[in-house]
This record gives sequence, structure tokens and C-alpha cells, in this order.
Amino acid sequence: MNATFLQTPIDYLKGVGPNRADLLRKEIGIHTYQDLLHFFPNRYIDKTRYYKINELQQSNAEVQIIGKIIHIKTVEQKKGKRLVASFTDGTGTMELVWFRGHKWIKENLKINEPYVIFGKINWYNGTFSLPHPEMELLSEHENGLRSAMQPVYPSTEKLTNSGISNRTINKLMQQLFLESKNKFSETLSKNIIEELKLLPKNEALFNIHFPKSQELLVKAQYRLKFEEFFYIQLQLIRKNLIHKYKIKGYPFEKVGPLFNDFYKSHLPFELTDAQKRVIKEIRNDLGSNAQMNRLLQGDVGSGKTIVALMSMLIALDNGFQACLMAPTEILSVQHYNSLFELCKNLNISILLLTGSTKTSERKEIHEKLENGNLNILIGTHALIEDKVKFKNLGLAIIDEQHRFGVEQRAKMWKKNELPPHILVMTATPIPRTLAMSVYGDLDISVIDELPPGRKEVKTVHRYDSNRLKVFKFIRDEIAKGRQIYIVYPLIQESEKMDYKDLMDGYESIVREFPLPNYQISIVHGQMKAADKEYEMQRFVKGETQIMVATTVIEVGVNIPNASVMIIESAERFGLSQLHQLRGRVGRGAEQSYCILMTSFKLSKEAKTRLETMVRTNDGFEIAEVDLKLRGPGDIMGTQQSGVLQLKIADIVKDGDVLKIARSYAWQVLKSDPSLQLPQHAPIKNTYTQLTRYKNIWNYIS
Ligand SMILES: Nc1ncnc2c1ncn2[C@@H]1O[C@H](COP(=O)(O)OP(=O)(O)OP(=O)(O)O)[C@@H](O)[C@H]1O
Repeated sequence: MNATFLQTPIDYLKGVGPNRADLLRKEIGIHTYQDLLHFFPNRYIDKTRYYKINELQQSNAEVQIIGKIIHIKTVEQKKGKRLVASFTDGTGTMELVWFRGHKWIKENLKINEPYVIFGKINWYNGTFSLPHPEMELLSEHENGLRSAMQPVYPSTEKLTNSGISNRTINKLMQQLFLESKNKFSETLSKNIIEELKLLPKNEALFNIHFPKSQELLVKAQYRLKFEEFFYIQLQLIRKNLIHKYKIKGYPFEKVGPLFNDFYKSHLPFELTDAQKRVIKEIRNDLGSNAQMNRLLQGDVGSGKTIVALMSMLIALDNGFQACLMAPTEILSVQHYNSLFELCKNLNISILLLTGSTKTSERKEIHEKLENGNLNILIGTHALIEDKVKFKNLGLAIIDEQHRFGVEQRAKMWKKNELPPHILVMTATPIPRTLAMSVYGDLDISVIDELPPGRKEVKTVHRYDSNRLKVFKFIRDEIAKGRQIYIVYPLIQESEKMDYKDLMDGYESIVREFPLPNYQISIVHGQMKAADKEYEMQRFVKGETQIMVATTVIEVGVNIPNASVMIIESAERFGLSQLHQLRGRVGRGAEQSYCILMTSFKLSKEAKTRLETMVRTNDGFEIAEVDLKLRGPGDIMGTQQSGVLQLKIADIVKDGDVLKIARSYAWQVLKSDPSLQLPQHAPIKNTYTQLTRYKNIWNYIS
């Protein structure tokens, strides 16, 4: 089809007047023929069946009936006027009712002419009635382009009264297909269509709007979903390949004495297979000429720290420096301590830089960094300040990336002549399908195995009325020498109610667990950093047994002796947050517990969240449920990506199609990176269009 036809403004289509054109633009975003063509139905109704009035049985059924209007009257009521038509098909009589648009309807309805009516029936006042029916003269109905599966277009239901009914869209679509003669260009190459037995583009577009059968509808949907994913993946993979091709990195050719010595003599435990695999992936990246840009996903406690260290050792072995940046002071201190401990037998220098580093120490760090006497620097975003200059930074590791913006990641790049290799670590599992779409431009490594011997955190759900039993449990655990977290929701630090809940909770805990037998810490977002740190340290050192806190302790805190996590008002937390919080316990050898406290009032979704937490400890399974409950929109990082603009495919339900589309996109680009081969001409053409227009469906059919 030629481009000008599809880009014709919608005003020019027969049947679209200026008013309708305005509505189509404003309400549905249809500006051109192309927009209309790609306005896909969101469901289909089976219209093969015609009902008789004497067969009607229950309210809310969607029915289609052939009959005649025998009489129309206006009924005045307190609430307003109604227009009521008696409609009969010889087996009985029912009422058609309109609450608005009376004048137009009265003038246009034909008495005693056969109509096909469709809609949802009600049982009202001893008879069936059908408010605001869709209706069409039987003669027109028989002539129209129609199919058994009748499409229902999104958002037309609420627009019916303004003149854009589903039937209007259907008619306009018929007109569009008539004018186009259904000659839309093919957008996939022949071999893909043949191998996957896809419908050709023409047939897919026709059947999505006018399905000839259920089978063809499914095929049409599959073809268009495939295509949507295929082109998004093609874009992402291409970006990634161009990056690899263009952005040179320092090749770390050797694995030298530090890495080998550590691996042979100083590993505190045997690596899991997943850790080994991931280290190998990172080694391969570092050894190539391209800059590494890798995302390391690993569930809470899966052992990312040692992977980070071993990657840094490779940088050091090749004469480079490395750094690790974490989002909070607490976390960077923790990383520093564990890395320092792991490296104590290696001859390397490692220091910590945060907001609270003293000026004199800071000066020393700056000097050592610049003259190369410092090998590894750990810290908060103090690391990306311009003052911090490295002699030769070879690898930057960023922990918990969603707390840092893309810009901060980019700042790291500028610390050298060539950008350092970047490893981003996250403990928030992202479902594979989503990761493929959102982080398609990063390579992804996954630690999908926990270290051996790790006990699952036993998780239970308790109502507030069981609080006394929970208190007893806390006392018993403390008597065994364990420590307890009690977490309150504080989603917005400014929410006064939350703050009050936290303080009330704290006071009741203090009453229940009095001095001198019990010591309690409290940490929340409104405290000064130094006070927070002080309270945290008391808990770390075991001076306090209970830590009352808000979600500030959500990520990364590692206190192996803390074995009970109590989450108050658990129904108010999202699933991934609950999982992160639970990840704070179960880090030592003891059996750990997570108690989810709630009131009796629970929404269906909250129940699903709680049940999921009780059922499984697997972060990826939890992430899948979370994606199903919330959709991709709320999950970190998805806002800027193309996944939300999907018109027909569904990232949650169509994961299988996505995988196939991704593998085909790979195959095509591997064999033909710049899409020069003649068989890829339709793909090249479409790809060029879509990169120009930015939106996946704005390319030419
Ligand atoms: N292969 C292993 N065998 C035994 N223990 C391990 C292994 N790998 C890591 N550990 C231990 O497991 C604990 C968790 O590891 P680590 O702190 O690296 O997890 P993480 O992935 O950073 O988790 P989080 O994101 O929750 O901080 C540590 O105490 C670590 O020493």
C-alpha cells in the first residue's frame, strides 16, 4: 500500500464528518487511516447466534435478536424522560429503552421494519428490556462486511452517546478496507512467514477486524503479536550490537595472580554453579574489545558480593582500578566490610568514601586514587563527584541500580578516556520476559541458585488479633539469642498517619518489652543520617534485640543473627517490597521466620500477595505474580521503555511469543547485521520506517 494512502487524515474517509473526525482524534487518538487500521479490538462477541424473545432467561446476557418495532412512546418520570419502544419477533415482546438522544432516535427509527438488535438485557418490571441497543436494519445487516466473531473496540463503549459506537468504528473499518482494497504491504520476510506458518500481513489485518473464523482470528492475533515483539526486539538487539561494535572498552586479556590466588587459596566457600557461570560470562565480556554493560540479577542472599569481588580482581590483574557504588551509606559500609574481610589475605588496598568521610581522609583517598596507590574504592554516590579522579578506572560496579538514574550510570563512563566496564547489580528479580524488553540493551546474567544449606524463611500470615501470641514468639526467640525486625509501612515520608503508626507501634513495643531486659533500636527516614547509623550499629553489634524500622532497611542490610522479620500492615506493601524485607532474615545458619501482620479487611489482591509470600521464597516466582497483579507499568524502569506502548501483544500473557520473536530477531541480525540481504528487504523497509516514526505501529503497512 502506498504511504500517502495510509497517512491520509481521517477526515477524508467516507462517513467521517468534521465532528466525528474531532472525536476520533481527541477521544481515541485516531488521526490517520493508519491509526484506524491499527486500532485493534480488545474482545470479540460471538454473533452467530440469534435468540428468540421467548428464549431469553437471565439478566446481563448479551443477545442478538431479529424483530420489529411496533410502537414508540416517551415515558416521563421523576428521574427524567425515557424513550421506550415495544419490540417483537412473533414469539414475544420486549422493550428497547433510551435515556438520551431521544430526538435523533425518534426521527430515525423505522416502525414495522425488520431490525437486528444487539445488547445486554435486563429483567425490569416484569419484562426484558434492552437499554441503548446496537441496531441495524436487517437489509443493511445482510449486505455488510461482517463475521461471526464481532469485534469490540476499546473505549467505544463509553463513547456510544457521542456518536462513536462500536458499530461506527466497524463501518469506518469496512470503508477503509474497501478503499484500500486490502492491499497492505508485507512487513516480514518470506522465510519467517513460512517457517512459523504465519498469516500474511493482509490476511492478518483483515481477520483481526473481520474474523472469518475463530481459528483465523487466533492466527491473525499471533501474527500481529509476533510482529510487534519482533520489531521491538530488533531495535533493542541492534542497539546492543551497535554498542558492542562501536564502544571500545579496555580488553582485560589475562586472568592473573590476584584472581587465581584468591580462587585457589582464599575462597571462603565453594562457589555455586550459578556463581561460576556468571563469573565466566563477565570474564568473557571483560576480555573482549567492547565495553561491558551487564546487569547481574540475583535474588536476595544469592551471593552477588563474591561475584563483584572476583570481577574486580580481574580488573586489578590487568593493571586497572575498580569501584563499587551503593545507594546508601549503610550499604556501602556493609559492602566495604565484607569486601575488606574477603581481601584481607591479598595484597591490595581498598577504601571507603561516603558523605561522612572526614576531609583529611577524603584528601588521602583522592591522592591515592590519582596516583594509582588505591586499587578498590567503595562508596555512595560521593564516587561520581567530579573531584573524584581515578588513575585508570577499569570496572565500575553499581549496586541496586533502580536507586540510581541512568544519568548517574553515564557519569561513571566519563571517568576515563575509554569508558570503564559497567556491572549493574540488582536483588530485585525481574521476570525474564520483562527484562528482555526493558533491559534489552544490557546483557543479563542471572544467579538463579542459592548457596547450599540455606533454609527457607518460614513465612506466616497472622491477623492483628493474634498479636499476643506473636509477642510470646518474639520473647522466645530473643531468649534463644536472636534479633528481631519489626517493620512499619512508611511509603511517603511525609505521611503523618504512617509516622503516627510507627511511633504508636514503637511505644507499644517498648511497653511490651521493657528495659532492662530488652533494648530496642528505632530507625526511620526522618532521622538524621548519623542517628540512623548509630541506632543501626547498636543492632549490628547485638546491643539491641529489636529493631523497629520503616522500609529504610529494605535493601541489602546483612545481619545474620537477625532471624525474625515482622511486617506490620503487610497488606499495604507491594510484593517485591515484602520479598526484599523478608530477605533481611534467613542470612545466618538459624531457622528464620517472617510474620505478615494484617487487619481482617483485605482486598482480593492483598490476599494474593500474602498467599504468594507464604507459599514461596523464590524471588522470580514472586516477580511473575507481581507482574500479573500490577502489570508492567508499575515495575521499575518500565516507564521509559517501549513495553507500555504494546498495542496487541501482552507482556504478561504472551511471554512465549516474545521468546520466539526475540530469537528470530537475533537470527536475522546475526546473519545480516545491516539488513542488506534481499530476503530481508521487507524487514529493512519496516525497520527504517519505525526508527523514523519511533512508535512501533507507525510504520507503513
Ligand atoms: N557459594 C556460597 N556458598 C556459601 N555461602 C555463600 C556462597 N555465596 C555467598 N554466600 C554467603 O551468602 C550470604 C549472602 O551473600 P551476599 O551478601 O553476597 O548476597 P547478595 O546477593 O548480595 O544478597 P543481597 O542482595 O540480599 O545483599 C553471605 O553471607 C555470603 O557469605
